[in-house]
Amino acid sequence: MKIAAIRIGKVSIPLKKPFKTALRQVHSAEDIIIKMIADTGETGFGNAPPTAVITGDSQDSIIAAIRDTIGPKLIGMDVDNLEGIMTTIDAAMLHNSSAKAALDIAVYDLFGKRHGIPLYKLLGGYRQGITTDLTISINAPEEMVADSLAAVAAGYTELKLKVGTEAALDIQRVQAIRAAVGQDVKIRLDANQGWSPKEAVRTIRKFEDMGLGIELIEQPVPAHDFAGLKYVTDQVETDIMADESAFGAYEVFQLLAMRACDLINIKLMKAGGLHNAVKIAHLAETMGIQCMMGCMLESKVGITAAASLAAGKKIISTADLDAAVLLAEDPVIGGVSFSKNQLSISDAPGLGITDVQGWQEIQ
Ligand SMILES: C[C@H](N)C(=O)N[C@H](CCC(=O)O)C(=O)O
Ligand SMILES: [Mg+2]
Repeated sequence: MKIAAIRIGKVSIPLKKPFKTALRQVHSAEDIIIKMIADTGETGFGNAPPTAVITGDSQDSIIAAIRDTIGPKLIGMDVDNLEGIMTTIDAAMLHNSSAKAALDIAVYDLFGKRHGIPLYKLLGGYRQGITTDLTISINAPEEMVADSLAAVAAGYTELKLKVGTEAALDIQRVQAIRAAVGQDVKIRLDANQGWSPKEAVRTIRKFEDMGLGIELIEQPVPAHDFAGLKYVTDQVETDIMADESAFGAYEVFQLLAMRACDLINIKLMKAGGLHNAVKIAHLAETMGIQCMMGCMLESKVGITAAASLAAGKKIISTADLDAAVLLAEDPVIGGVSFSKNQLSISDAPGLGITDVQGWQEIQ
């Protein structure tokens, strides 16, 4: 099976409510979807959401990287030569991790289809069901309380609260939500780089003193500040997770060597796809560091690929794979299915995706 063509398109999907973090606010999910066509007529699906504030990748840069630079190098390559394809993708250009992820996911999808094997089995086959948290956007405390109560009523047992705009208000937010949802709901926080290292230590110690029962805190400080992240990790009891700092395998290697964090958030769009995300999982496993499988605001194409990896690897013990349920519509036919906070992966070959509706092709 050889790669014959790569078609690029986009989908724009409205959100149920605006998605707000310390880094950005958006009203819709914009996703670049590729269809990788094999000479057998089979299609592999991949995606790349433009999350410029985190990955540096815009819609235009993703399209140009796939269409003009990386994609042409893959035409004619044999899908069975996974290693050759992955090294070609990596060597084609620096950075552009989202474009690389889209191509990598589509190649894995084709590989799974060619061999009649679902991706989660190809990637380790450890489990078939995953529990995801639900993300609560950063808003006034009362609105976050209402959103958290609605999430719990809908069956979510793990909430990921966005914080990081103003430490004093963050304390009010978390205190109000803990009081409202009770002690049985897991609460994790994501500051999306919003605090300075000292502000983070002061704030997290307050959470601890108040007995708010925070499971973990994601990316308290700016992504580049590895020393600041280590300072926070060393100064508090609560587990600290690297997200934006843990970009690719090399950055994760550095963080682990420094012992700068307790946990790693793996995202396909940071790692550049499954091939490199597997390396991150193995690095973390070697150092005894548990991982979360995370996502950007993206369609179910990427969520299915990420869920397949999370299902494959024992070391990926938590999941923040809620993007597809934050969308008002699901244009993806097939792939992972959701029931409350449970994701189930099908035994269909590859991603198990057969089409993406509303896909507008880009010439
Ligand atoms: C959607 C997911 N739950 C999430 O919160 N991801 C963010 C970044 C996503 C974005 O801004 O599109 C994160 O973990 O930082
Ligand atoms: Mg995060």
